[in-house]
Amino acid sequence: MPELISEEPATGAILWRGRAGDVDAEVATARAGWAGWAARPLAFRVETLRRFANVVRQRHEAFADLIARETGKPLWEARSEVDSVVAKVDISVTAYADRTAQRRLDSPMGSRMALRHKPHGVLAVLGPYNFPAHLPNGHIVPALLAGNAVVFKPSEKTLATGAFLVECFHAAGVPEACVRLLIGGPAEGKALASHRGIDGLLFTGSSRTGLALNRLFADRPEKILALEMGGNNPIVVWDTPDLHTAAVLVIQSAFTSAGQRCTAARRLIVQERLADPLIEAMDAVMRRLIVGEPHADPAPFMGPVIDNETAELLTESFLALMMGGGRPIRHLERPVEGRPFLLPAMIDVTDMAERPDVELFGPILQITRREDFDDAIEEANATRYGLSASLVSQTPALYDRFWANVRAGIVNWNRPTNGASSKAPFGGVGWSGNHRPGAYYAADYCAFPVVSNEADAARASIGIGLREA
Ligand SMILES: NC(=O)C1=CN([C@@H]2O[C@H](COP(=O)(O)OP(=O)(O)OC[C@H]3O[C@@H](n4cnc5c(N)ncnc54)[C@H](O)[C@@H]3O)[C@@H](O)[C@H]2O)C=CC1
Ligand SMILES: O=C(O)CCC(=O)N[C@@H](CCC(=O)O)C(=O)O
Repeated sequence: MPELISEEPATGAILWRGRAGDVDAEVATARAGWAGWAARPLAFRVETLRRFANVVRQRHEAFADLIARETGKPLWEARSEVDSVVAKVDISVTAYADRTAQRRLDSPMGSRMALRHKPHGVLAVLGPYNFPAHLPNGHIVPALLAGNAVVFKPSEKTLATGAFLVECFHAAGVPEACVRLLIGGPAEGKALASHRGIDGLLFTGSSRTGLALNRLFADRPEKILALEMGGNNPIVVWDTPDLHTAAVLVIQSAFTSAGQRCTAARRLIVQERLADPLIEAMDAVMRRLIVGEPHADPAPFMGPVIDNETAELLTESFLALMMGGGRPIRHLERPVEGRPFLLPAMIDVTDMAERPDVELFGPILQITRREDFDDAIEEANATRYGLSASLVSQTPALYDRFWANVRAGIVNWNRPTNGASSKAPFGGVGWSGNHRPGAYYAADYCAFPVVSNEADAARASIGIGLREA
């Protein structure tokens, strides 16, 4: 088995090493553990998951420190990721009751009809590196709550965080057989996704991988597949009187987490008359943003991207935009030799004939100027993706038009594209998802509805169409 190594992006220090796991063995263990967990009353599973939240609370600082070191994100942001892991339990309990509660339905005299939900069985969870605890946890907690067992394969770039998360479930009393950690990379991910012993796959990651998984599941309609994928998200700035606030909203949208959020704004579409002053206001703030190590003092606004390879690919993508006619406003500089820190970059692509519709998962913002609001919406929709979209404007009627016409699963008004709430459904259209939104609606894909038609005694008669006896 090949060795896997997790490095700290900010320093290059080795954080974790281990061997790839055995897919067959993990699936078999989860299958053996599943029925016992599913048979437990819901109250028991709720109680156990509340204990999990308490374990994470107790280990909060160690967990945040690990996430910060393994992803490179600032410590303050890693702390808020751990807060989201804790909050997920109560939100999922509420969501489960709301979305999948047992219900009585109208039924003929003398009988009863009930709607109940059943778990699928063994669910595979594949996680991304940018939120290595919160996002897989957003599948795992609702899956366990509904009575499923889980085999979780974290991203190969954040294995230590994945292992820490699973250990918290076990420490809280979730049976070890019911949450399995599968160490591995894409090959193990593929083997898990193809495994006959799973009943479904809950995926968060890139659209490239998600599309491959969608093809893999094409002849397996009996298995549930939830895909949370990437975005090429627009933020439109129009008729706003406060350019400083607009600039901050755009910067938060584009550069929080070094642009490594699926909901990050990749494209700013700005009213022509506001473009120069807005860019100037952004530039003034961007010059002051601290890019640094996760634990640095003063705290950085953003850390490095995940690794050198990613930093190099982003640099190449920025150069390709320039070669294609983009006009750089702030270059994508690498301030620390040999480490993947990047300074946030902006490029005006208004005059580019062909703009590539790809997700550049890093701190690069592409700017387009538009005279007309309908053109701006058309530009916002000029993408195969459809995760998040924002409008910054003082005019309610413009937001009504934006909301009605923009193609995205999360639509925001005077709010950033990112920072979506776990209390709402979270998902996109097009290449961003397969209409199985997560967060509050994860309850829907973790259990399926079954109707129970019931009568205490068998009673039947044929009223029409019988010959005389
Ligand atoms: N819509 C959403 O909720 C979110 C989406 N993302 C997206 O995730 C991406 C960043 O995460 P990455 O880790 O780079 O994604 P990725 O797609 O490279 O990897 C995600 C997971 O899939 C596994 N994997 C990779 N190739 C596979 C294959 N062929 N078969 C099976 N498994 C495979 C990886 O090992 C990892 O565990 C971005 O595109 C981002 O937009 C990130 C967070 C949230
Ligand atoms: O999944 C949830 O509970 C809510 C969605 C969420 O946390 N979204 C975050 C991070 C997603 C990402 O970009 O990777 C956000 O919208 O910023």
